[in-house]
Amino acid sequence: MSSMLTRGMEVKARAPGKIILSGEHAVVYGSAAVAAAIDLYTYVSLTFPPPSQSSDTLALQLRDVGLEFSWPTKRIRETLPKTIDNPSCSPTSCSGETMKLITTLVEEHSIPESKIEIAAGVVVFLWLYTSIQGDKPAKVVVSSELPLASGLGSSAAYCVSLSGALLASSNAVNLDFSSEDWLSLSEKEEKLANEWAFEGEKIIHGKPSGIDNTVSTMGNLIKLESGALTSIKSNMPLKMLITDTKVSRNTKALINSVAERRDRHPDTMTSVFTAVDYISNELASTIQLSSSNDLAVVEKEEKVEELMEMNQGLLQCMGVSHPSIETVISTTHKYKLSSKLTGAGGGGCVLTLLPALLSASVVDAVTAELEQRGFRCFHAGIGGGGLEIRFGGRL
Ligand SMILES: Nc1ncnc2c1ncn2[C@@H]1O[C@H](COP(=O)(O)OP(=O)(O)O)[C@@H](O)[C@H]1O
Ligand SMILES: C[C@@](O)(CCOP(=O)(O)O)CC(=O)O
Ligand SMILES: [Mg+2]
Repeated sequence: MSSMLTRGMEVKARAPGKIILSGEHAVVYGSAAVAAAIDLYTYVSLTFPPPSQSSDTLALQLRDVGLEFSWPTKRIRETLPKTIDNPSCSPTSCSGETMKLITTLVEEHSIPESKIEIAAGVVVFLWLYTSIQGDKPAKVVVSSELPLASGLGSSAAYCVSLSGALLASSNAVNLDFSSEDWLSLSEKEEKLANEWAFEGEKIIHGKPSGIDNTVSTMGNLIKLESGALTSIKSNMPLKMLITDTKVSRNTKALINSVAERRDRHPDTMTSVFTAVDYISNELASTIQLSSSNDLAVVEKEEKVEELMEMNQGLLQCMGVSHPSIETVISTTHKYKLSSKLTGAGGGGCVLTLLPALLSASVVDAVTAELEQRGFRCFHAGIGGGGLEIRFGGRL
């Protein structure tokens, strides 16, 4: 394997979004949650200028929101001398003091009020970039197939793909630069990218559980409980209809609202989180492929449906449902289908299990009714790959 990335060569990273089948919010307090990667990705392209092009800027283009940023490397050096003097591949948390300094760099650009939540993503970029690459001039372009701020883990896919591209262009990752395929990282390299991404998620979410960045890095189907990870092998079809209510929400605000409710009712909320823990564990063992799990697919689906409904009831109890989510649930219920919110709730996306034997005409009818109500429905492949890297041609 070659070990030097040539200047002017493009490094691409892609990381998937996710659905949470059970356990969102409760997982922040140590309950189990089950999540799967979906085949919708965020892409990051990173290029260091070739020696023939003298450049002294770090440029970031966020295509999904139509925003571009650039900073003279001199400005970065004078603002963040401590960070850029010690670029390192070992994950560290952004201190309050550094966060303030980075915020001054972000505030040098005007972000329209309607897109102000993107500022957290720009802070993440500057933190990850300067920590791993120092003040090298470069151009970074981000684009995503995921709806942003909708519960499908766009923040994690953003943090994971950025970490992946930054590490792949450092000495921390050993990949074959001459290959034109999408390449997976070793277990150790994945762990490093996941840990950096978690530091990014902390900036966006405040108090993330780590499930989103972990499933985005590793792909497949996982259970996370008190930080402990179990990989789930399933042979169930697990087809989901994803309905985007198009009601935008902010994960950090929803995590804070659950924390406040927990402060007001500590014992009651602890019981709710414990109930979610049982639901996630039961769901994990229902879908898990094992010799002791010999239920027919139809029986497994009925169990999953009931567990999804119970989880939704408890999410409502945590205060993170929304009238738009309730409308999707009652609409799908008319077709005898079970649904639950996915991600932080408060709007965003809803999952509806589509049993293997469900006729296409029912899927078409429920989709048409949801879309007629103004929602957007789509399907996504579940349980696919995680973070991958690809090297592009020279400029
Ligand atoms: N493709 C992207 N471009 C820019 N910022 C992004 C992108 N994807 C995610 N983000 C950042 O993540 C935030 C959304 O995260 P969050 O509220 O956790 O929603 P979710 O993770 O469910 O999509 C955005 O406001 C932005 O700061
Ligand atoms: C609410 C939570 O469980 C999931 C948040 O997912 P999303 O950002 O809404 O896609 C938070 C977390 O686990 O970190
Ligand atoms: Mg998020």
